[in-house]
Amino acid sequence: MAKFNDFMIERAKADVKTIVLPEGADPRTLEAAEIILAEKIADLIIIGNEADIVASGRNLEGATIIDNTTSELRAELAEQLYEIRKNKGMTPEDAMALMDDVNYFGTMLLKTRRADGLVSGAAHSTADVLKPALRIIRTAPGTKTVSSFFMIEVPDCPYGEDGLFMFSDCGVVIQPSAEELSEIAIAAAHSFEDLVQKPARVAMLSHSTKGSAKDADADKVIEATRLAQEKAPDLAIDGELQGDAAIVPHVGESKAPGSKIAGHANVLIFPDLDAGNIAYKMAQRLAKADAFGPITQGLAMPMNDLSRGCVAYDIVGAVAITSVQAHCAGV
Ligand SMILES: CC(C)(COP(=O)(O)OP(=O)(O)OC[C@H]1O[C@@H](n2cnc3c(N)ncnc32)[C@H](O)[C@@H]1OP(=O)(O)O)[C@@H](O)C(=O)NCCC(=O)NCCS
Ligand SMILES: CC(=O)OP(=O)(O)O
Repeated sequence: MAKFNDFMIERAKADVKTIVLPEGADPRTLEAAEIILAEKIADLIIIGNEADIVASGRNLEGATIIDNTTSELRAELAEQLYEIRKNKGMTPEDAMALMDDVNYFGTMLLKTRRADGLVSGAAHSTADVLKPALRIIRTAPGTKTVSSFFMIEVPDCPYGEDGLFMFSDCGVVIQPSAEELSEIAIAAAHSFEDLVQKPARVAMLSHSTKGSAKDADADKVIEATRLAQEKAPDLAIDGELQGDAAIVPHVGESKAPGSKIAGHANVLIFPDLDAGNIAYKMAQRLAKADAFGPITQGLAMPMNDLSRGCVAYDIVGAVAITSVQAHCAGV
């Protein structure tokens, strides 16, 4: 298979979507935008001060640049934001003030269908990006829990899908219940199959393999596995498995004999956000893996975060994935 990012770019180009980049003030965003436009990966709406963006020297021909502080859309978007959030106590003045926030302004462009997806977070925290997403875009029909994943591509690695893994949740749900963990596992399996177009093999990770440890944390993963298998019997999900038992064939055979997933997992579900976030950063920094994300799953429209440690290449990847998510969701 082509490198994951190349595959996403190829798929994004086949159905070009319009993506909002709220961080026009961030040099990595503009570097990525130049590549995205040159390679025709997506049409872009970049939010920021036009003079500053032009002064960056980047060739952004074809992009729509909107300054949220002066845009004629402010009143209309603020009015619609007020309508969406008034039952939560938002006033018209609050809504207008939020138009100064590039993430709220960008989210309203998405909500009003001026774009198909949004990528932000190079210069904002996850909460700054996800709060407008959760408050305005809301969950997809039938979804209770919004969560996230990283696509992790480890060089020279025989495990997973030829070195490609999905890690979930690394970005949103801090301490999931067993019920939430089962939803994260099912959502991740569907996300993997949508993006990678190969069957997902999902491991519910723990410090225990098939009863080797007995404590409440292991019990949570055992219960989450049971719930996920019950809710989605068509998916290949097993647990609880330690990291080595999940991905290394001979360790899987020895620790979890008979499991079809042990030793062969390509989707790794972490028991909580500490585990998921730390694991992805270690894979990225120590194993020199490419790490694209955090990509959200469960929102009604694709709106994705970045790590503040990202480089332009990561933003290009996130935009391509966002476009493919929009394509898969029929946005
Ligand atoms: C994502 C996060 C910011 C949401 O925070 P929050 O305080 O629950 O946000 P809000 O209260 O503004 O939530 C907005 C709405 O979304 C809902 N919501 C919150 N999290 C949700 C989730 N995971 N799935 C579905 N809905 C969710 C809330 O119930 C609320 O609903 P309402 O508007 O009907 O009242 C928070 O969970 C968080 O900080 N997560 C960790 C982020 C992080 O630091 N990650 C590490 C780096 S990637
Ligand atoms: C995903 C993530 O950890 O984001 P950040 O590095 O910005 O906190």
